Amino acid sequence: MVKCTPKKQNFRSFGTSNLKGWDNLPKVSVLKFIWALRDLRTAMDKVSRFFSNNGKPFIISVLKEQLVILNNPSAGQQLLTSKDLEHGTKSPVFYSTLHDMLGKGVLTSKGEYWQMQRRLLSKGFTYSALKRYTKIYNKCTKRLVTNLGTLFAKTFEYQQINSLIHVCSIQIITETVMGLDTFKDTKEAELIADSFNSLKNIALTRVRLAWLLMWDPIWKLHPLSREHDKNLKDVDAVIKTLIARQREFRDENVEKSRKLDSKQLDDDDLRNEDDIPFDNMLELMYKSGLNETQIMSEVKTLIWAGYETTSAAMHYLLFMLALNKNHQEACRNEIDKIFDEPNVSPNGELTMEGLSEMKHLEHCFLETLRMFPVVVSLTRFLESPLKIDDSLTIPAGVNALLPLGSYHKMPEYFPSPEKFEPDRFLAENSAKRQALTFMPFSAGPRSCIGLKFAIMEAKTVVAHILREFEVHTSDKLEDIAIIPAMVSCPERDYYFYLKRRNYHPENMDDEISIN
Ligand code: HEM
Repeated sequence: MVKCTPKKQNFRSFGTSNLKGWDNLPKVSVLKFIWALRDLRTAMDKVSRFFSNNGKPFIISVLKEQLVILNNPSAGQQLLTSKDLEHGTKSPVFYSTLHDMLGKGVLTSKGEYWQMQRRLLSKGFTYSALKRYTKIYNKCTKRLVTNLGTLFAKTFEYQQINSLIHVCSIQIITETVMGLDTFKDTKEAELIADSFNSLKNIALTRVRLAWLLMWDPIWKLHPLSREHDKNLKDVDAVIKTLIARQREFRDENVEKSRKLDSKQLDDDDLRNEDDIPFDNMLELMYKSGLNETQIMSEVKTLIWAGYETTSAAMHYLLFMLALNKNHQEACRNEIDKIFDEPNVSPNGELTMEGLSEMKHLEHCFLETLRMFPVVVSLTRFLESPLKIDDSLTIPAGVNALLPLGSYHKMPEYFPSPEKFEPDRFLAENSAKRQALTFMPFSAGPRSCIGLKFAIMEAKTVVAHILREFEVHTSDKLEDIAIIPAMVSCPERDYYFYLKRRNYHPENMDDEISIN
């Protein structure tokens, strides 16, 4: 586990007299955590309870590494909103797997290189870009709805539908990022979906068998490691083919391509968002002058960061709506009005305007992310000291962990945190809450670049499902533990029954027994 941590003397540091409070922070044995993590079913709850004390940060020492837990949101806020690039470095210990997988992409890189890539990729997430993606969201979702309809036409039993949601999410991300149309490029699309699915399962096995995660030499000898490499190679091969295709297309359209020196990007470029016309993010990267290695890393990063998180969040959201029928009904009423308005949903296609009217569905989504933050914690490696307040400065050379999931469960910010209460996110209620206590997408300069993308995708998918079906589950919240993997997930997929709407609706509850 201990590797690639640069030497401390390389960092800008204060004299020890300025490291206020640091030496007095409580230290907690790592064994306590290893003990809590031995049963992954209960790990999330135990660790979360421990972190939720909202008190002074504390330190966990893991061999030579020091990990400071910023267990109150104000301390976390100091780190995330810092403009110092040396506070934005992702912790090498915790991100090494991602680094191996994605290379030097916007998620794993640091400093000025990260800043440059981030500015460039932001052009793929502007209002006008997102507006174009809505067509893709609708197209892929309609396919999902057809598949769900086929599945439940054949059975009256509860089914796991997560793999279908997963495929829809992969189709959306591969088409928006690479222009991979799953209708036309079926073979490539299937290869990508299968490879990413296997990578997800392998990652989960590594978390379950913690020793595969902690000791690299053992992992390299394990057969799963070879399977992992093979899947990555498959993904790389498809991306390379698409890059080559993009290059051909570009060569044929030279007059349209205006190469932009990414070093000259400035705020004006960001304001003038249509400066580089593009159909998908791969084309944007090409036109911006990224080389093939950079493109590989960024494409893989966007796909990896974009599909599993959103797919997991949609799975949780459907589950919460199935458990909370009053909110499902409220969302459906809202959605029906929007679908019935041809201006905002011409031909049953949800537009940006339509999606922005879905306030209750958005609040349900945010409340779901509060209860089930798919990214449960973040870590940073401090390359310069971080002042938390007048009584505490954290020295350089230390890893800092922000338990986002624990912030979301603090009753002083979220009363009755175990209850599903979407109205917490009504503007008037959010305004009363301390800033940055809710941050499923992180916050500050390194917050999620795909926040709006994810919200729009989830709303499109869930709105189409609610329009067509009533959603039921046979599972109970307390029966299924959440596994704190890189992207958290239930220990097994939830079971759902999707019933076509208007089919004897008055008898619905008699027909389906809901435990
Ligand atoms: C519900 C869905 C999502 C959640 C909860 C989520 C959450 C997060 C979080 C917590 C981070 C910070 C990670 C860190 O500091 O290590 C992050 C970063 C990132 N996310 Fe997301 N994300 C979601 C969807 C997406 C989507 C759809 C995309 C792209 C299409 C995306 C792309 C990224 C990228 C590129 C970063 C790195 C940003 C940087 O370091 O500058 N995410 N996301």
